[in-house]
Amino acid sequence: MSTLWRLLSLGRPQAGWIALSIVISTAATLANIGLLATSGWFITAMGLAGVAGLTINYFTPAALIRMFAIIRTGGRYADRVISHEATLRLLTTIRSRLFAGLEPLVPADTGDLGTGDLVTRLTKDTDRLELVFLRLVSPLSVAVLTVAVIIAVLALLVPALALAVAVILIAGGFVLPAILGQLARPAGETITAQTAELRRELTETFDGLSPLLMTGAAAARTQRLQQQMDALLTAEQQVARLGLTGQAGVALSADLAVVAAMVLLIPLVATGALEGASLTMVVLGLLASAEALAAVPDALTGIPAALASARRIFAILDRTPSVCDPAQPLPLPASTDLRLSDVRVHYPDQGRASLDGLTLDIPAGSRVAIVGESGAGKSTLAALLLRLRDPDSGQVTLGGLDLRSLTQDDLHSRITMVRQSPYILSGPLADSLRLGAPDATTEQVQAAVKAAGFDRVLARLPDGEKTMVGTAGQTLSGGEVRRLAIARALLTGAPVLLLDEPGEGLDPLTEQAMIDAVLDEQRQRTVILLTHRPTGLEKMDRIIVLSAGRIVDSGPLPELLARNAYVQGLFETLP
Ligand SMILES: Nc1ncnc2c1ncn2[C@@H]1O[C@H](COP(=O)(O)OP(=O)(O)OP(=O)(O)O)[C@@H](O)[C@H]1O
Repeated sequence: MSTLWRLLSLGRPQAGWIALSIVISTAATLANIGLLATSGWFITAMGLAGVAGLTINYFTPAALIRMFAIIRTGGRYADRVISHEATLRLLTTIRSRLFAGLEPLVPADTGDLGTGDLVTRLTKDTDRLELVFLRLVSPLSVAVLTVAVIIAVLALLVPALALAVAVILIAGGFVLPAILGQLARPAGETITAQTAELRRELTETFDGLSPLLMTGAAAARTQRLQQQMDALLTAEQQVARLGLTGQAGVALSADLAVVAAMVLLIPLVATGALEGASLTMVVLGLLASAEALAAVPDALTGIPAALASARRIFAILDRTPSVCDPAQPLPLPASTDLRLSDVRVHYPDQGRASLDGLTLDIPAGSRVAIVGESGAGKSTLAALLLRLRDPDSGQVTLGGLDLRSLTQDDLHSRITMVRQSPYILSGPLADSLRLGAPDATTEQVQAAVKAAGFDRVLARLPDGEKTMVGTAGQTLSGGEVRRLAIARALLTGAPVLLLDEPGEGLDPLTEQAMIDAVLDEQRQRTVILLTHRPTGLEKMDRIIVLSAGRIVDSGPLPELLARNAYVQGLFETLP
């Protein structure tokens, strides 16, 4: 199916609104033409009658003028209201489809797309699709219907004129803009690609502003951004120039239609075969027809950029999620024993498997630390436990049930993770705290906050839970953000808690205090600690040593300290 067809079928649920907008807009445009034409006829006829000393019936044309004026004004108002309604409904449909398509893809299947790129698809690209309906479908339909009515009316009056006007208006109003639309294709596609690229670069630049400034790379980055903006501007100017050329063509075609009318009708007026007032009526009507065609050039020159945006959106919708809920999910098991059986994960383009035939039991309530050098496979293991991805082979089970037989929502009510860089919403701190448990009672919040040692932080903040924090929690220190994330995880009530490098970036004392707070409080919970630091290992039932995706050793800390060089090394690096 072509991109345009597919796009149009996306708007099918709103077809009724779009059709209504087209009918009303056509009526308003025709009323405007009728108003000018009738006024022209009326004034000329009155003048001629005055000169000849005759009286004419002016009630009918006056009533017609009033009717056309009312239809024109009312029609334009109704058209705005209805086209906005249609547009907003369309946007809702398109954005909901995009969100629905995107959600199951995150995070396993969107790793190749940066945040900036995804945001562009959700905003700028979606807005351009809206323009397809607002700027292409509607104006083109109105122009076609209006020109058809003009030609039909002229055919009743003077068939030869109808033919000449048809050729002129179709050439100037549709053929020329279509050619210009083809010429605008490369620039239109550049606009879409360049907008996405620019947004991606800008997002990356803002995210990495400090290192860019500190390494002196900011100037080069600014220059690159400037070049991208210049390229975007050049492409936009090209499209605008083609659009303006099309508008000049439309105006010229209306003028040429007037010339054709003069050439063909003046002889008829001279011979008395046509009233002089009818000539004025036709000329003014044809001049007004330019309004119906005015939006066509912009529509056709803007379409390549919109189609390029549509292709970017369909590229998301066409992705098959590698992790999805089963058609018939099983109810959650009572037990929260976790087991990985012979699991293997091999990322594309990686020389070796990241997890290579790994088997591990994590009984409910146990405390297990998974240690290993960078790249050993700890985060991949966590991703499997949370079912952010599925193993290429092998099985992960919760209470004996394969995770693939449970819904992801159910699974995440049992297992939750505190990440290395927790996500903090921009807004009141309470929003971030209650993210996973919006209905938590004050007592529950207080208990979780206390257990995570976040109560002291809250007490220090002037507005407590109402304190505004930034997207990356900029107004909180690294340790405070980590405590907030732990409190949030505890608040969900999930019986399995995964801590991913909870002490990363913290001083050893803060790290120890934070891990102690969680472990001392959470007697019932399973705690899985992923780390390459020694803090907290002494409180773990078992330490699993991972290397190159395999378990190379496991046991209680004292045993490993006696025999495992990697674990010994962890403690030797202590200050
Ligand atoms: N999304 C991915 N795509 C491709 N390769 C990946 C991906 N995620 C991880 N890897 C690779 O898999 C291996 C294991 O990575 P993983 O992040 O699981 O290790 P880790 O022990 O958590 O490391 P760290 O302590 O540095 O976070 C590494 O070689 C890494 O490059």
